[in-house]
Amino acid sequence: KLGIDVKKDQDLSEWYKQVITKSEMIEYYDISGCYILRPHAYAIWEIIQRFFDDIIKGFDVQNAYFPMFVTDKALNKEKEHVEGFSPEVAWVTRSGSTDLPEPIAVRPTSETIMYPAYSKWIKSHRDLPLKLNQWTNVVRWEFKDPTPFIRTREFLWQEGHTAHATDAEATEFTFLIQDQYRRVYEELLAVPVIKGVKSENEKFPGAYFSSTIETCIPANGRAVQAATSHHLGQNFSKMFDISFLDGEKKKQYAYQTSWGLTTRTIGVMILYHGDDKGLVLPPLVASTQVVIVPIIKTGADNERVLNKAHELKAELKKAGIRVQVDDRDNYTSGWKFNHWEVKGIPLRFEIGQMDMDKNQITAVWRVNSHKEAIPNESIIETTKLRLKEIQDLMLTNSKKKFNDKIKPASTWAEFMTSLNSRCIVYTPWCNEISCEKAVKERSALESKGTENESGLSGSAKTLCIPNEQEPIAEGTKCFSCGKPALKRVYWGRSY
Ligand SMILES: O=C1CCCN[C@@H]1CCCn1cnc2ccccc2c1=O
Repeated sequence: KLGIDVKKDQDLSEWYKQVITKSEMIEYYDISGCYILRPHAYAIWEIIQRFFDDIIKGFDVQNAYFPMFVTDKALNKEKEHVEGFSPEVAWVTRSGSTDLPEPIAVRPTSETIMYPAYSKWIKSHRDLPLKLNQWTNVVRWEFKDPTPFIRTREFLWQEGHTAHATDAEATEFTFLIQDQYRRVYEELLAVPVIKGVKSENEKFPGAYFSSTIETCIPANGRAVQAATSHHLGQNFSKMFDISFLDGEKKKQYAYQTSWGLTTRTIGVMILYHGDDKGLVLPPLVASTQVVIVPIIKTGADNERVLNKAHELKAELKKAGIRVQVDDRDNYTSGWKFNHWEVKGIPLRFEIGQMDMDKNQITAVWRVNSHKEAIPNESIIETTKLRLKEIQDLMLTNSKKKFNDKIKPASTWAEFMTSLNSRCIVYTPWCNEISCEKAVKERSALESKGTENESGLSGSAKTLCIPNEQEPIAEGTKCFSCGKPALKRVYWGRSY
């Protein structure tokens, strides 16, 4: 059956599985946690890549390519950082029937692959800043339930790694990238995010601080880290001797950043916008923005309708709009309408006899089924306008959904009530690691209403300390431990 036969608000994981397969985005694969990205999905990744790659090239970042394999010795050079992750590292132990003398790891991230070369290349302050990026796949053999796009054992990403002469320059670049990640989500994917920094407990151990963008899936209130941009301080430069002689010939260690955005972007977009009929694609990331369906009637003058359809396609294509005509004669119009709705195409243009006579097309918006006639003579500028209106409407709708899932809390009771109503919670907080650990444990114990989430945990953790901090009135207490509140922070149950 072509349509989605489960409601999004009844069984989200079944709905998601049907949407990603029936829209021809994902094909399943016989290795758990690995999925085939079909053209309908890969086209979205390519649009995201082009958008972000253009941006970072504007900041003089250059793309390169480093090996995907790393020795055990090299990988464990950053021992204290990797130890938490080592169960996820995949190893090559033999080729053919011959064991390798030493096991070789498949890259889970590339700091330990890139930074020995950085050390060779950076000698003088004139070699700085060094700004490299690579578009690759990475492998992390996670054991939690896999979810296509959201949590997979292999995923595609970009990882940027820069080295700077000063702390200030690295800090500025860290937040510059964080804001470009916000743009990918808000401008391209019509998904709102919160910019912030990770708590000491949640940050990447190798980082001096980790900036992040966070959102939540309105359909189940689960928080999701959307991208991350770390200021590494001199942690890695001291470990890998990435040093340079400054203007006074004094040895200095570089200040570094590293930042990543993955194919999780696609999963977040699907979960935000999809509805009971299937995918709903934001026009800017839609591989096809307009599908023209000529209404063929047996015995009618179909030739005229088909010619008009192809004529309009050529005009729209020339205007830079991604358009196709579905003139297949082995499917009914009704079947085609359903098919392109499941695939989430933003605009459907129907052309029938009546439309021909009135020199118009009938447009249907995927996001809200709005229907309207568009005169052929204004088809180009009207289509561009409609695509922009749909993009803006989708972000507006998403912001409302997101804001409805954010609840303030100043006491433990309020916190748990909101958490158990599947929201993320905004609280005054003491900013202490021990307090966060206590909240994690206590919230897991008291979690209810989330047990039916497939493989998702009940414990709450901090998502981020938002960059924009409202003043905290004198005497305000941490919602959990009662100590003086120093920061406001978002909590949630995450993927
Ligand atoms: O986030 C990013 C952005 C892109 C570049 N890398 C940083 C930090 C990655 C942290 N991380 C994450 N999973 C891992 C898994 C296995 C081994 C090491 C790691 C590891 O270091």
